[in-house]
Amino acid sequence: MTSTSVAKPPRGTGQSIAARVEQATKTYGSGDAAVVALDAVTVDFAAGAFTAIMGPSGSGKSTLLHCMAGLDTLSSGQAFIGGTDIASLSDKELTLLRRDRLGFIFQAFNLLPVLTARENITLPLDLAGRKVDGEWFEKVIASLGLGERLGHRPAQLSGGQQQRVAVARALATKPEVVFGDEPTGALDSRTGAELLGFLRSAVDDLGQTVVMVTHDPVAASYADRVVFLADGRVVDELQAPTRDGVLEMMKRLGG
Ligand SMILES: Nc1ncnc2c1ncn2[C@@H]1O[C@H](COP(=O)(O)OP(=O)(O)OP(=O)(O)O)[C@@H](O)[C@H]1O
Repeated sequence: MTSTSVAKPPRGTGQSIAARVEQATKTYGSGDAAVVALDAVTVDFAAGAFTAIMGPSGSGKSTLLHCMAGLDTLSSGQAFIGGTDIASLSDKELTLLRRDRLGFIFQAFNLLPVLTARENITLPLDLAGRKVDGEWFEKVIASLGLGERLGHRPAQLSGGQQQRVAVARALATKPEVVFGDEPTGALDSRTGAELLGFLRSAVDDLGQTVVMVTHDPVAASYADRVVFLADGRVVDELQAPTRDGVLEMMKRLGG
């Protein structure tokens, strides 16, 4: 075998696959009213990388995320988390997969008002009857700058701090994949930038895997890779995206 010199691969290449869909199709409704939200999509998401999913409104971004995260089911095709085909799981197993192996950050943070920040963060572990990994917890808290706030309830925290608690909760179980659906959608630009910085350092410093749907080219530029959808298909992708590169692509796609 001869060795050839190759350019340094982009982050995530050559690493294991954290999530993957194969020929994923999702149809809503039937007959004349049927909408094909995903049309035979095959795409994978590398472990230890930050990937953004973009595309015009209605292109299937949320559907892809939800089907991959076991929050919705495909009409045909397969969705894998690591080596697990999620269609092979019972409802109970799917609930456990979501709780134990995935993290979620959505627009609404869904913190429980009666619990302190610390209790909100460890809730997924407590529900699973799992011990908190002290070292990991400290790392997450330190990287999010939440040390001083752990005893506060959500109402005693600013919007940005609540968002950070939601990120810490998503990371608490050291999930295989953190899924975000427009996680910065409800934030002002400074708080949004902060959140994206935290997701970036969750990948760089903590080795986490993030897959995020966003409309925002600036948000996408924090990712290692952007996957573009249009009409339920993957139509392009960018490695090491810049805001301008993403804008250019969005223009071409009519989004
Ligand atoms: N529950 C549903 N019932 C019927 N049609 C749906 C449903 N959810 C989504 N759709 C349709 O599927 C298509 C893809 O929707 P999806 O929400 O995945 O797009 P999106 O790219 O996330 O859009 P946006 O950027 O506007 O959030 C759209 O045409 C949408 O109207």
